[in-house]
Amino acid sequence: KNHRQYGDIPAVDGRLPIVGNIFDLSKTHIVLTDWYRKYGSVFRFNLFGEEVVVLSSYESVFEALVTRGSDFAGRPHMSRTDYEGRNRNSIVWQSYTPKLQFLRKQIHSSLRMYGSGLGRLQHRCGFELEQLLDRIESQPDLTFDPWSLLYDSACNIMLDLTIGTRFPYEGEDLSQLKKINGLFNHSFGPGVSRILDRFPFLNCIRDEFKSLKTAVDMRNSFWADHIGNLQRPSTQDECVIQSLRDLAAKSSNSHFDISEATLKETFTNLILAGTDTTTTAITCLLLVLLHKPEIQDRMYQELDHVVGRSRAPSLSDRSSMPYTEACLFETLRLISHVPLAVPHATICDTTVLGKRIPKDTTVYINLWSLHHDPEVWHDPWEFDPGRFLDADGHLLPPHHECRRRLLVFGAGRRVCLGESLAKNRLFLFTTALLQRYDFRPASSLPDLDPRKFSLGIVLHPGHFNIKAIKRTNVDTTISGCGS
Ligand code: HEM
Repeated sequence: KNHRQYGDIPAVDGRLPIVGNIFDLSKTHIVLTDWYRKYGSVFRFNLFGEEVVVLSSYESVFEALVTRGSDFAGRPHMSRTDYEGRNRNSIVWQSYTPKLQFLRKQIHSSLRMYGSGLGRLQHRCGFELEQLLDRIESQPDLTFDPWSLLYDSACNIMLDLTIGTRFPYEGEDLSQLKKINGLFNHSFGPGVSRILDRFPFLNCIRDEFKSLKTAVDMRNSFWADHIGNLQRPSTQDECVIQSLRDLAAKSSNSHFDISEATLKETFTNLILAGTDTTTTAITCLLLVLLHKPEIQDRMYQELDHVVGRSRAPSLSDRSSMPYTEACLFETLRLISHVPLAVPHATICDTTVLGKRIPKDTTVYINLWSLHHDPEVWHDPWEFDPGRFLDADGHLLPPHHECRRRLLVFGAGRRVCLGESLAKNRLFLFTTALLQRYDFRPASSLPDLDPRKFSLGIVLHPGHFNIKAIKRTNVDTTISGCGS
């Protein structure tokens, strides 16, 4: 049957009954990239009896996500996302339904990452960065685990945007959210946990399912304790959950069924997708700077020249700081820390590069192979911001081949909802930290090679400690950024 339906698409050899192709699922992105070299840009493998199609070249990914956008905009059916109706309520796991399109549009407009909304973001980041810098000052010997501190700051910004509140660093609330994040990441990576979707009867013995259940229970308690009845005064800035509540109350929207479960799932998606990804990207940039102090020096030079020491960096500096922007792009390319995006599914019979793909097929978008293809990226495992700069040191324009091929946020109908937010926050956090500190390793460092990072939904380099040394002559009255 598979051969009849998928006959156009090369199949990976060596499949066994029931389990399909056996490989190291904790390295799915690396194995799929090896297969790309052998089987080409569109191939299929069998995972516990299900045919999964993998798209690995820019041409195939662009055609699927952009040219045939809606055909590939679904999400596969997974028993893990059925749990507690998440597939009907979540942004990330819902298929391409009218409700999903409505939610995406509303969230996009509440986040307001344009015009005056950017001023609002800058103000929020400014406040949180002031707190972060104070917190760094209070660490013994200015030594700290960057991921952990950055996580709290990035999470507070997401909480503010989503529910209009933040939590103190000292309390239990932020560590609760960190735990929930870890549990979801463990249960939703593209690796071994996929077995649960095919063989749900294993749920009672697999610890990934236990993690999922605990994560959902903890999230529900967190919601009940902090958010369920949270009422915001109308004078404060708009936040996503409140504006969805307002829309849900309108009878014209009743058919979208924006229930409490939808609000809970939306909250979870935004907090988790919006915190871990950004925190890990900044942590990895710091890791780059520790491994390559010469890059840190060049970033200082640009920062000192454009911003100086007497005012905080602001979003309007972005266009005058091409080297910093190039370093951010290059970090995102090198680490490609959402290596297989989120699994897509076809919502109708369709084709890619002339090969037929039936409706309801799970499709993996291999962003990892896209960003490390040696034919496109010379020396792909080297950190080289120069890839994104022209001979005069200007940032390459967005339509340049290199920029177009950088798809770390995906593309098309399911493109990341936080792309603009993430890029702005990366800039503000990085420049605020570098304006104040010189960073040195304070423990043995993880390898900079992202092939050694561990895979969940997001790749992680592993924890390390960093020592911040105050840059001389920095005016210590500078607060946060742009506030
Ligand atoms: C460096 C930071 C980030 C990276 C690399 C990243 C990357 C991605 C990728 C690759 C996807 C999957 C796209 C696909 O399915 O094809 C995604 C989806 C998503 N991201 Fe991000 N993301 C980042 C930050 C954020 C932030 C700050 C938010 C907060 C608003 C966010 C919210 C989401 C949501 C809600 C989705 C699901 C969209 C959907 O299914 O329709 N992300 N992201």
